[in-house]
Amino acid sequence: MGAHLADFSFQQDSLLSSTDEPGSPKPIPQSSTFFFGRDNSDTAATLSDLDSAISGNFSKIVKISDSTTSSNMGTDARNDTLLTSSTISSNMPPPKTPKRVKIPLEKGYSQMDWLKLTQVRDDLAGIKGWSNRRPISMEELKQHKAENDAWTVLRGRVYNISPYLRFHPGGIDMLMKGAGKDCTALFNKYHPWVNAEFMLEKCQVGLLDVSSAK
Ligand code: HEM
Repeated sequence: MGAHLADFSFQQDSLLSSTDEPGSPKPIPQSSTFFFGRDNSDTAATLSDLDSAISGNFSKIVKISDSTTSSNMGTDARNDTLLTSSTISSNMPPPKTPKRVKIPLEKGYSQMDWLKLTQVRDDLAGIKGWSNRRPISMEELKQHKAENDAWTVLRGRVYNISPYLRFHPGGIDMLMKGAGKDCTALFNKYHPWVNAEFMLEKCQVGLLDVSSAK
């Protein structure tokens, strides 16, 4: 059972809207619903249920019945879950997402550990009280490509990904491909269903200055 915990993606379904300025990136979804991996992606837990999940008590994890929520997941993720050897026929087209390679994470670096860390550490972004909506140019972004100081852009937001590197289920090297760059295309190629806006919320250092990205 514990193995599934290292295996989950985050997905949220309601939107923050009024505080966002025009032209700013997509609002951060606010509700706290979690989908646990592709093995059991029909299960979800609220934030308050996570402690139970962490301590091995899964009885509180609820089954999602809202079809609109489920349809927010990438189709391929759903297919990954639903296809079994008995349902796969040789006439079916090959999956659209790349082959999934998961790197074994070190002890203490599961996605649940990451979630706990984001709840106890205030400044994972390392912005020391600066606004996390500061405009950041491509030039500035490019300066941050070292493992101990890695920034990336995802959907218009700039994140310090250094604290997350060892927690990334795809491995440090894969995540570092996005360092100093906009990783939105790569991110969408591998796992469009992952709710990075939620996972990396505490790592946001600013917003990409789009005029500098041209
Ligand atoms: C920038 C923020 C990113 C976050 C928060 C993130 C998060 C995640 C999560 C939660 C998973 C597990 C997915 C699952 O089990 O369904 C995962 C897997 C993976 N990620 Fe990322 N990722 C990020 C960026 C990237 C980038 C830029 C790449 C590629 C260059 C990448 C490549 C992968 C791969 C290959 C896997 C494992 C295979 C898979 O689950 O499909 N990720 N990532």
